[in-house]
Amino acid sequence: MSERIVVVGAVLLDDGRLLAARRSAPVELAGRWELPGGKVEPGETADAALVRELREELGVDAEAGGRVPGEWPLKPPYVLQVWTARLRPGSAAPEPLEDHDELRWLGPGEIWDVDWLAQDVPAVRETLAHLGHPAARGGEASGA
Ligand SMILES: Nc1nc2c([nH]c(=O)n2[C@H]2C[C@H](O)[C@@H](COP(=O)(O)OP(=O)(O)OP(=O)(O)O)O2)c(=O)[nH]1
Repeated sequence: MSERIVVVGAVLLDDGRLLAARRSAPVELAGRWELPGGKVEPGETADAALVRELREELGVDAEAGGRVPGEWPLKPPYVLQVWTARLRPGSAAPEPLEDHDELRWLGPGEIWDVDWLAQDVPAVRETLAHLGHPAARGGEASGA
């Protein structure tokens, strides 16, 4: 039996724009875009991990919304789960403090403009479809 480690990714939406973060490390992932988040630690709940990671990585005061149904396999033993999140009133604006070197709020027509990590393409597409977001269609053929 192999252990599973959950990575939580946050869907932070602001007026229809999705926050994407460009990884700065490790070298094999640097330059690729992801949902901000990280690994759930032993004994930690997924929503608490999400809030902690967003504070550490982006310097924001966020709260978890709900988990998006589904799970996307990453390199074993990791699996990606996605949660909606929102900034609490008075939160600082997100900044790339740790693990990232750039952030972008992607409008509906821009979601597929960035080079997402491979597993994030289905995760983002299915998440946006679940949320009824206008950019849900796309991500397969890309480039268009
Ligand atoms: N955070 C995040 N990680 C992702 C996504 N997609 C994806 O393949 N990954 C991978 C990248 C990493 O190998 C792993 C998560 O590691 P991490 O470095 O973000 O987690 P962490 O902050 O807890 O890391 P650590 O330095 O404390 O070990 O999952 C995604 O959308 N968000």
